[in-house]
Amino acid sequence: MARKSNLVAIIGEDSFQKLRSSRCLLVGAGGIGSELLKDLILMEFGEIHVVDLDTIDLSNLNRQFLFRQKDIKQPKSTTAVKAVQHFNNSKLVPYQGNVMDTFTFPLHWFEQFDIIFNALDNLAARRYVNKISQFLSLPLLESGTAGFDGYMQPIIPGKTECFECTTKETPKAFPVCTIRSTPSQPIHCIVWAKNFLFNQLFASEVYTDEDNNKDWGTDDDEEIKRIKQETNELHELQKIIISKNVSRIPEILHKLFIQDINKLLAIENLWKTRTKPVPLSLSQIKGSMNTSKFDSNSIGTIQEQISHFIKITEQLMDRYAREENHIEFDKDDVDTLEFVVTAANIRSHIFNIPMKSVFDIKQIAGNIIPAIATTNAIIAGLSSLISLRVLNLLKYAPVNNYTDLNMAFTAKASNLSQNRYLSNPKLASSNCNCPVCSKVCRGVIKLSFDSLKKLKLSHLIGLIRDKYEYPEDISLLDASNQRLLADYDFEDLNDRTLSEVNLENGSIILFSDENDDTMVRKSIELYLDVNDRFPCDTCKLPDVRVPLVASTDDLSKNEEDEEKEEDKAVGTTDNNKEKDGIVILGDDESDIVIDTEPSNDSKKRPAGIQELGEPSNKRKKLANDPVNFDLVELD
Ligand SMILES: Nc1ncnc2c1ncn2[C@@H]1O[C@H](COP(=O)(O)OP(=O)(O)OP(=O)(O)O)[C@@H](O)[C@H]1O
Ligand SMILES: [Zn+2]
Repeated sequence: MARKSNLVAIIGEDSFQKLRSSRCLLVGAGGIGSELLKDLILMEFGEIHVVDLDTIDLSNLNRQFLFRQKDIKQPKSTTAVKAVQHFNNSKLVPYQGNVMDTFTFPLHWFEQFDIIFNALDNLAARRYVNKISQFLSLPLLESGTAGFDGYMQPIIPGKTECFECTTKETPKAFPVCTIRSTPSQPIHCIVWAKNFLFNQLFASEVYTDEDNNKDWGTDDDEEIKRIKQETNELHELQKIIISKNVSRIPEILHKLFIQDINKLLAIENLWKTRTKPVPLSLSQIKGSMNTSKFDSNSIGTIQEQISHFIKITEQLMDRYAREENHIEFDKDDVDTLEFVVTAANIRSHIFNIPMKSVFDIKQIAGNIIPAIATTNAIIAGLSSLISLRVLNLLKYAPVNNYTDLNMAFTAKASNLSQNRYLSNPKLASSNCNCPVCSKVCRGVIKLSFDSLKKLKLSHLIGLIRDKYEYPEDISLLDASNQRLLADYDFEDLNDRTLSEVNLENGSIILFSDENDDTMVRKSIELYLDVNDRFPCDTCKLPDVRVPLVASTDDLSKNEEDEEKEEDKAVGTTDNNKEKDGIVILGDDESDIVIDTEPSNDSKKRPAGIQELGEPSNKRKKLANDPVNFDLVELD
């Protein structure tokens, strides 16, 4: 039986035609994305748009079956599309780019889609697409895998929980003092070598003497003295790298592995219950200069580690100048990996910790969990199948209530039913404390570039106040950057234009009622969608109903919520730690997060009012519907 007749038999001719006229967005063309692309083509979606920012790497080939050896270094999106061109009956549109780039992918670009499939590998991009899906009321199929674990979650804005409704797993955390002063496991030395040493030598800004006059972030003289000393020492090490004078590399070894260790030994309290570290000796450093053997398959001796550290530093010194004084750690970049391996192993040796092989350190430093093709295939299959129900195309199983739909977990990820590989719990409704989908109502302001340049902040505030019937006392926050733009006693910026206060396409502003009485309105979060297709002087505010809080009960709940929010902001709960990468716990409450991706930490903004937002189900297709704009003419 042909593909089409199979599908028609299952979903019926009407639904099949709807599928043929549907347009979907696939974000990510990696492990899950390659599988999904094949599935969506076999389902005959009318149009499939594929976004991926990356190029193909050798390590992708074992599971990303659309790619071949000859495709290495080619963009994933275009290569994936080329690979399926011959058996495809859908219109395929590839884009190489970052889905979070508002210039390439402005909000109105997303409006053309009926559904989004996420096949991403990082929290920042997942959070971003989740937010877009909420702003546009676009269904999102979120998915991810790690080894045998995997999940698939349909997200229907306003109906079911969103990606941010549940706390994400906290990455591994280490106290700063363990990493800096008292390592006891190989991972502590690897984190030190990768996140402190490598970054400070090769990936941080070059320090200049002007830094002596800078604001050190504290008034405590002792603290400033200590930071200055560390900065100066780093300055000296960086100077050696910049000098390209390879004969000075032993000075780096001397500072890191003799001088600094002796300083630690001088703090006697540290060693009352711990084995003392043993610094390298000068003869160990000198004696290693002529040892050339280094076998990446075995651990070898400390002399071999030291000698290889010298050789690799030499190579990185040479690259540093050629690569504009900036080299990022990358597990697949042999020089950067071997620098981290040797530095970590020398430190391990000093602290009496077993050294590790290149292979082992690559796994740890690269946060590698082997990717399993079968898990990707299962999750992609489930994701594409459930899309039929999300789009309500199965007549024999109509969806009356979206919380009746299922998500899916595999293997360990489930924990729900011990003996099953797959678990399918029903979707939950939105978490009323979720800062993304519940605490505020949401809309999109459509603006021309002309208005962005001409419209004064006070004028915009007036428009918003009138449209949503806010009282006099309001506050306006640039939620993307956590900047206060206006409130009852801060009007300094009111005479500036929107572009003068650095609002731009993609900015998100939060408008709140400052009034503490019972008649408090819910806050409204507005996305600035700036588009040169709008006529000059256009500023269209969305038709969002901003509800009033019904009773004082709700208000007291809100106060509790706000307290919780504040707790989160100062780190008394785990929520503010959920980031990619490794979190290093500070000695006091101040956690240091390193190796993180930029995150849109929307959780720190002021709490809105507790009440479910109004989903705007009337999504307008911009290109087809230009006459529908409610234009506000400016002076
Ligand atoms: N912001 C983003 N915009 C567009 N594509 C993204 C973005 N962030 C991640 N991706 C893409 O999502 C895909 C995720 O796929 P996958 O999890 O298989 O990762 P990978 O990079 O292919 O493999 P691995 O990380 O295991 O080496 C990648 O192809 C990556 O380029
Ligand atoms: Zn949510």
